[in-house]
Order: sequence, then structure tokens, then C-alpha cells
Amino acid sequence: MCSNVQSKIPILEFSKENLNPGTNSSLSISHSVRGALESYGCFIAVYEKFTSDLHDEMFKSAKELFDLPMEAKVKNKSNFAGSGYGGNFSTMPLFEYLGIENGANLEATKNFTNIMWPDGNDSFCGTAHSYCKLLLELDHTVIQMVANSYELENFYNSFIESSFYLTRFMKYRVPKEDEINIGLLPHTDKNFMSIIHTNHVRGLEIETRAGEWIDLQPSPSTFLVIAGEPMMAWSNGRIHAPLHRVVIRGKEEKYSIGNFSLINGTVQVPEKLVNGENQLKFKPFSHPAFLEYCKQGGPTMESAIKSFSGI
Ligand SMILES: O=C(O)CCC(=O)C(=O)O
Ligand SMILES: [Fe+2]
Repeated sequence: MCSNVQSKIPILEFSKENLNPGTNSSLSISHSVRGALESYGCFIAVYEKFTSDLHDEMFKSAKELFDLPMEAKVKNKSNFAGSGYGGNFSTMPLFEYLGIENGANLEATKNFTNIMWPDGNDSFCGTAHSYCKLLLELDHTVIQMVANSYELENFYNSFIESSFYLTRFMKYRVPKEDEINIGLLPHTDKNFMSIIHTNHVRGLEIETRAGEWIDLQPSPSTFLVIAGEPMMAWSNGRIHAPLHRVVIRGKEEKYSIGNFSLINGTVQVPEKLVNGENQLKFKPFSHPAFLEYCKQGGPTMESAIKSFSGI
């Protein structure tokens, strides 16, 4: 059963006023971010800095990217799971993706563009780079708010020092007759935190703690922020890592872009989040080793972090 009452998922305004550090409104939104992540494992961020022109340009460029011949797309190679090129999956035939590692770095975006278009494509490169930078900024803002709300002064800096990012362009084609309409199988994210942006086509669905599937209504300036299993473990189980999936119910192709944060090192529950009522639930773990572990069970492996580092 799927409901489209997306108002159940908190919608938070990231306006200039709300983001002014040290103000009451910035502290109040920090607590709302934490509350949403603890109750739902996700929230919708309305990001004022993000213009609908950039949305339109980025999704036009994403279509141009997927319209390239297969010989070009498979040249985007990576050893990193979920990066490089992926498509033609037997269980998810509609799904195709291309990843850029650290796309907010101009060299990385240029490199990707030159692999895809050996004669260059300045328009794609410029748009993708501006876009990745804004997503990175939003990611850092959310992390700062989570740190503020838990009163963990050092967390933000240590996160920035050890995090790296994957920007993934994703396409879901329309199913052929007699083909399943599953775009992406239900899964919890294995990266730390994800920010998902989508074109106007619906299809991304999130499961609430009560087991109800919510269908998200896309809009140009809204982003879905989702906690992954490592973030849940870092918070000692306070933050929820929700199941989500993509289902293509209509007759239009869906494009989405995700910014996925990862930690190049150890994830450890801060001491402040362990007390009499909240005994330590997760041992420190290496995020890269956790990703290796998940390769065995595939991306749909449930509660992988509990079997990997749970106490
Ligand atoms: O494309 C989407 O809307 C969701 C993508 C997603 O959940 C993922 O890549 O982990
Ligand atoms: Fe996901």
C-alpha cells in the first residue's frame, strides 16, 4: 500500500535567515533536522539557494548524458561500488547510473566530462560542477546542524576532514509491457547520508517506521535528505535509516541525482551519545571495510551494519 501524503515527512526551509549561525532560528532548525532524522530517517529540504534554472539545466544535461551511446558510457570506470557505469541489472532492468567521485572538485568533473565527451562539453561540465558544489554545501549544512543539535562541537570538523562524496546520475526508463515496474529495489543506504534530487517524475517512495510507504512529490527546489546505516550506527541507533525504493508507475522516464557522503576511515559513536539509558550499540567500524562487507550481500542487504558492527 502506498500513500502520497508526503506531508508526513517533515519539510524544512533552508533559508538565509534560518542558516545564520548562532541565531535562535538556526538552532531551532538544527533541532528539527535531528528530530526528522530520528523519527523518519529523512526530511525534505527546501533549499532557497537552489534556482529552478539550475534544476532545469542539470536535468537537461542528465538526459544528454544518458542519451550517449553505450560505448561512451561504459568508459566511466570505477572500482568503487555504485560509481562508474551500471545498467542492465536483471532484477532492476529499468535502472541505469553514472557516477562522479568528488564532483564538487572541478578537476574531477572535467575528467568525467572528457571521458564522456572526448571533444569536450563545457556546458555539461559547468552545470554539473556548480550543481555538485551546491549539493556539497547542503550536505555540510545538514551535518553542522546535526552536530549542533547533539552538542558535538568536534564532529563537524572531523567529518569534513574524513568525508568524500559520490555524485550519481540515475535514470529509470519506462517499463515495457510485461516488465516489472521496480526502478530500484527496497534498500537502506550504505553510505553515511544521501541527498536526492529528482526531475518532475514521481516514483521515489520511503517507508515510515510504522511500515507505511510514502510517495514523494518532486519539486525543483526540494531535496530529500536520507540517513544511511552508518549514520544510524554513529548516532548509537537514535537516527533511523529508512527503507526506500523507486517504482515507475507512469509513462515518463525518471531522472534523479544523488549526493552520497562516505567516510574514509573509522565511524565511532561519540561518547556523549552513550549513557545509562543508551548503552553502546555499535563498535567502531571502518566505513570502507563495511562497504566491502556489503558487496557480499548486495545493496539490498538489510540491517547490514548490525551484523557488521552491532553489539
Ligand atoms: O533515484 C532515486 O530516487 C533514489 C536513489 C537511491 O535511493 C540510491 O541510489 O540509493
Ligand atoms: Fe538509496
